[in-house]
Amino acid sequence: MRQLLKVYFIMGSNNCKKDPLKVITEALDGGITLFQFREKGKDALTGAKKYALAKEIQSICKKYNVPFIVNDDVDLAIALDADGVHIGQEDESAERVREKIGDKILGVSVHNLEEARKAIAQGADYVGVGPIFPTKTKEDAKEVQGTSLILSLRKNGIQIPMVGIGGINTENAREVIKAGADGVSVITAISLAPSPFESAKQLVMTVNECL
Ligand SMILES: Nc1nc(C(F)(F)F)ncc1COP(=O)(O)OP(=O)(O)O
Ligand SMILES: [Mg+2]
Repeated sequence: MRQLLKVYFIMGSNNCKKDPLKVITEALDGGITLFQFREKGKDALTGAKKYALAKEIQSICKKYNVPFIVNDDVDLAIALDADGVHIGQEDESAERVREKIGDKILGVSVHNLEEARKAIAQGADYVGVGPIFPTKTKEDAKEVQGTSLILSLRKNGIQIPMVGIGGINTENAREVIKAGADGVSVITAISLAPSPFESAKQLVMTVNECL
């Protein structure tokens, strides 16, 4: 799991200006290690269109042997036989989701030590910690906390695979890893980059230099 979290690209059709299939193919060519389908927010697709896009992206990820994770939508993940699900504190409980998905990958967003301990107790395979830096992508993001939470979770003996999220790019990725995260997750650093391929490649090199 730690290896998979190194460069975790998250995207939905409304996070990119170019064709989403082109963006994900470039990101995969650049070496991303994990992908999350997060079709959410303004202009996000729904229903059959959302399912069709997810299925297309899933088949591209399969070609690169990169696991395909679905954000929030557990039923979609099961319908697609996705590799896993990511849920937040406002979504279905990790316990319930674990029952539904069996041994697929289960990721949980956490914002403090108590949420981290609960996620572990309920069978999470990894936790997402953030927002580390300011982000415009998630309108309802919680307050920015820098790398302090990663540091304090590790100091409190939280060993579970951990990925930082929120405003991360090639410039600030190093400090996220140095704080103790196993990887970085990004949306616009790749999805809105002039070259998603180059951005992904740079991020992979940067993270690998620190690990
Ligand atoms: N989607 C996410 N992925 C990660 C990951 F660990 F995968 F990097 N961490 C955190 C989030 C945020 O999850 P959540 O709090 O439910 O909000 P939203 O559903 O709007 O994304
Ligand atoms: Mg969510």
